[in-house]
Amino acid sequence: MSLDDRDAHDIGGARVSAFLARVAAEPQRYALFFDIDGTLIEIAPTPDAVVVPAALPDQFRRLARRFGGAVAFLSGRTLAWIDRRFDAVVTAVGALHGIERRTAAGTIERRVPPAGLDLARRTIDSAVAAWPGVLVEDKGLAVAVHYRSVPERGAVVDRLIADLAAGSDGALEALPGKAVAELRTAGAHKGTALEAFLAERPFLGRLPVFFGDDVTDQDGFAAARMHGGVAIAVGRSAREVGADFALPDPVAVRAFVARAVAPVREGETV
Ligand SMILES: O=P(O)(O)OC[C@H]1O[C@H](O[C@H]2O[C@H](CO)[C@@H](O)[C@H](O)[C@H]2O)[C@H](O)[C@@H](O)[C@@H]1O
Ligand SMILES: [Mg+2]
Repeated sequence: MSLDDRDAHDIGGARVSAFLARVAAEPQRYALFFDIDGTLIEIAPTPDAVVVPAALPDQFRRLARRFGGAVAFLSGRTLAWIDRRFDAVVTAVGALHGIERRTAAGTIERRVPPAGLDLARRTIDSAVAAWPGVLVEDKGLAVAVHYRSVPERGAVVDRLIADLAAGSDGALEALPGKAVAELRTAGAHKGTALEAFLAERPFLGRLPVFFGDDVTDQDGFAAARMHGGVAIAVGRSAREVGADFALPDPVAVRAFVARAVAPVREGETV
């Protein structure tokens, strides 16, 4: 696809529909990458309150089979959480924003937790004890501090996480997301995970298409585009996050998934 074919301002318009119809019709040509929260499933008040629609795991099982295994999740969630909620139907997963990765062959790669992570975790716990409504999600190699129910705490949470990252000699990184600030082991992101998949079968030689909703997906968008692929923003303008196209919401992404598991006839749109 040339840049001229892209319309960075077109949310859910004819061009993205035509492009997705092409993707669905050519499963041997494309590799599909999906963010989870805000992309495949709707944002909920707390991390555990999300609903994975009952049909989705089976659709992903069929999608992965139809695309020859070249389907991956790229998420901030842990591998264990993703397997639990999606019945482990997708083998290729870049979890924790890329610092935990399971290849399509099933090999798991994880960064070593830096020495300072435990102390940072304790600092977070004692600070948050004084901030009712702020929620700590401990993910092992990363700690997410959520302030969705107390947005007025956002600035202090962001500052705490930024300070801990700044004092870690590069071992830890701050990653702001949707009503959350994460402190995570440095060394990888969604872009490096996407590239690692593209260097391996069955992703090798395919054009990547990455669906994501957040600024934390921008590294993945950039990597997909650098490899001749396409980035699709969900629920925000494509221009805002460096994507090519935009879809309005997870419903539209799930509609693509449902359609892509069934062959698309020529001239149809998704
Ligand atoms: O990369 P993703 O798959 O999009 O995961 C990003 C983070 O998603 C979760 O937090 C977000 O979703 C929650 C549930 O809807 C919401 O309550 C929270 O405000 C959002 O930030 C998850 O809890 C994090 O661990 C992920 O990193
Ligand atoms: Mg997301």
